[in-house]
This record gives sequence, structure tokens and C-alpha cells, in this order.
Amino acid sequence: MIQFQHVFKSYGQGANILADINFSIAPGEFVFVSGPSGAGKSTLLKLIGGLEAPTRGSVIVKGQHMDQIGSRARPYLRRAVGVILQNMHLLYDRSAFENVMLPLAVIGLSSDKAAARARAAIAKVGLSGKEQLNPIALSGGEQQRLAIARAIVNKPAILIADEPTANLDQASAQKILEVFRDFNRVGVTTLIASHDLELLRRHANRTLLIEPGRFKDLGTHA
Ligand SMILES: Nc1ncnc2c1ncn2[C@@H]1O[C@H](COP(=O)(O)OP(=O)(O)OP(=O)(O)O)[C@@H](O)[C@H]1O
Repeated sequence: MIQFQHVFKSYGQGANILADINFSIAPGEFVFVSGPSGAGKSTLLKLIGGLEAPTRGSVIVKGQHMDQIGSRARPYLRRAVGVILQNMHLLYDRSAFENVMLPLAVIGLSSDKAAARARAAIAKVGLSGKEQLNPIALSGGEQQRLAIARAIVNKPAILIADEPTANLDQASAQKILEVFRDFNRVGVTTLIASHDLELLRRHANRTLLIEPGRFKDLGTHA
């Protein structure tokens, strides 16, 4: 599903953030990406989402070399990966519902179908009834769930999330994790970057550890 082959990544003339990274993730896996701040967790997720290109090596997602895909395949692949970045990028001049509708605008669904899908996505993350609120009126955990609804509304095969539980209390973090688990249970391959060791300890899963100058696949631990 996702393969990294000898991947190097640096920004501009800077040093390598990632150096010779190799791993593969099978369909339906649930994987944490962990490591200290600045080690390159977001960078790794952005490579999978096609938001950054490797400096060297291959990133292969659903059989496609991300650096070689033509402009026609790119939107398809972009939709295959639901991306939740650290600062969520919610639009605060629109309603929660309109935020979730945004990714549907480009795929040519009728407005009825799009609205039904957006409502279903909002229901899946437990926000039914809050559709017309501005995101600013939602709690941190609810905003995070809204960002998840927007990321899954196109039914991606892969979901990647960068620190989705940052700044949340334990109970809200737990709820967010459960939302991801629900999507994973129905087959969505899920990658979550987190440096919350407590969270990682409580949820035994395969973990990829990125430390400055070191990458380790810790495998699945109980
Ligand atoms: N667009 C960019 N241009 C230049 N440098 C960047 C860019 N994006 C990230 N970096 C640098 O790459 C390094 C890794 O950043 P990255 O965001 O991937 O780390 P991280 O492990 O996700 O950190 P955090 O846990 O703090 O979010 C950092 O030193 C960062 O400053």
C-alpha cells in the first residue's frame, strides 16, 4: 500500500531530515509514527500525501511512484489519501458543514449527493447537529473531529494525521483515537504521527520511530 525505498529528504540546501528510509505498510494497517519534535514525522506524512517530494528515492502509494505520476493521476491519488495536518486548516468563515463539503466540490457530485455524503461524514465523527456552527464554536476535540470528517468525506483508502491529539485532554484524545480505529476497522490504512508516549503505550500498534539520524521500525508491540 505504502512503500519507501531509500528515501532521502532535505529542504533547500539543508541537511537530510530523512536519510535512506525503507519500510512498507500493508493495506489495513494502523501505524504510529513517533519521535522527538523536529525529527521529521510531518515530513514523512507529507511525502505519503504527495505534499512534498523526496530528494532521492521512491515513495510508492497504491502502486504509484509519487514522483512519476502524471497530472491526470495526481488528483485521484490525492483523493486516495485523506490528510489531517497539524493546524487543521479549517475555514473559520464557513460552517462546519461547508468545511466538509469543500473536498467534494471538485469531484463533480450532484449537490444532493454531496450534501448527503458530507452529512454522513459528520455523523461518523459524532458531530451531527453541529453542522451549521462555525468551527470556532467547536471545542478543540470537536474541531479535530471536523478535520477528520473533511479528510474522509472522499472515502480515502489511506488516512494520515499529524499529531491529531495534541492539546487535547486524555478523554478527548481517546475519542479521537476511537474515530481513527473505526475507520481502520472498515479497512482504511491509518498512519498517525504522535510524540505522546502515553498514547502510544496504551495503544499497542506498529510504530515507526524517527529520531535525528536514526529510523527504526519497532514493529507491532503488545
Ligand atoms: N518546508 C520546510 N522548509 C524548510 N525546513 C522544513 C520545512 N518543513 C520542515 N522543515 C524542517 O524539517 C525538520 C523536520 O520537520 P517536521 O515538521 O517533519 O518534524 P516533526 O517530527 O513533525 O516535528 P514536530 O513533532 O515538532 O511537528 C525541522 O527541522 C523543520 O524545521
